Amino acid sequence: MSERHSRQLPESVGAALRGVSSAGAALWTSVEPRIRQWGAKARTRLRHYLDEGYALDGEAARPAAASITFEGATAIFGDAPALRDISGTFAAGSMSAVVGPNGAGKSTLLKLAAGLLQPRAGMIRREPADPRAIAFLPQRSEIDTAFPITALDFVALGAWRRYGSLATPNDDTRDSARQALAVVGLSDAAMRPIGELSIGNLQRLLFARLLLLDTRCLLLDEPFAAIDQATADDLLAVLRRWHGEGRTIVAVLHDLDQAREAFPECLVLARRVMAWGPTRCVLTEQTLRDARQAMQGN
Ligand SMILES: Nc1ncnc2c1ncn2[C@@H]1O[C@H](COP(=O)(O)OP(=O)(O)OP(=O)(O)O)[C@@H](O)[C@H]1O
Repeated sequence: MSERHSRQLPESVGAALRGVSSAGAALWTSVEPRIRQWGAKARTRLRHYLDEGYALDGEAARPAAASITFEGATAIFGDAPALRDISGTFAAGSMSAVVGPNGAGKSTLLKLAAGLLQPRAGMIRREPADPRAIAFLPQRSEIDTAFPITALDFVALGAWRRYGSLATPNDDTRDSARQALAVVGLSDAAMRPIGELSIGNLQRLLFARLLLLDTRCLLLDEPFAAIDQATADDLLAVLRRWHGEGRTIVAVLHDLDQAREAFPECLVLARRVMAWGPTRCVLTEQTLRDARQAMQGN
């Protein structure tokens, strides 16, 4: 939780409760110290994580960074090509934004990169080839929040590769899941069903699960869509930390200012590559105009 958020949230909740009735005001007086304490605790944990990281399983030696190379990759749904002849590399340790108009093929590209979709033509090379080096965060709309599972178990499931798909998470995994929830400011939601979480908290939860996966490459589909600014700031700080650790980050973004500010590399898509390289060079008005025109021509 960011400093701004933990300051503003109690104030707005307090104002709302005080405005309802004298009972609301009394309720606020009794809970305010705890809410402020939670906010301060979450803020401290996030700061600690951003400064120091935290050890999972005794901080095993880190494997080499991961790269993903597209070589003339094409994706087709039915008869309609979603992506044509994509070539280029997300270099090991790079932090890239993927941008483009609606329907430009951004999610499809991420699924190809993750190996969730096979190209109809061309190929995709992952280095290392081990699929466990890559974590994929889908769009929230693809997550079944009606599934009856607590936030803690949802995060612990992120580590299934370590304990096996047929086993249940052990105490160590659950402890790691608790730490990950604390890092993203969700300790107090651990036992709540995921369907009860707000959009911002659901996104924090997904990041907590990524913390447990602990992979060298993270592919994120619109990680900041429709969440409040404070949550976006916190989660972007976590991404920057991962980048600083040498992990490869690829995120589909709609906020171009955010891409310019925080992502050194950028791929502009319009069912094909319009530009791919340093963000300051490729994310220009001209490229974006070309991308919109290319989509109209499709
Ligand atoms: N499973 C699917 N079946 C059929 N068509 C699909 C499927 N997934 C994507 N498409 C089509 O492929 C094209 C690219 O879709 P994609 O979701 O990759 O674009 P996008 O750039 O991520 O879009 P948005 O910004 O709107 O999320 C679209 O025309 C879409 O309708």
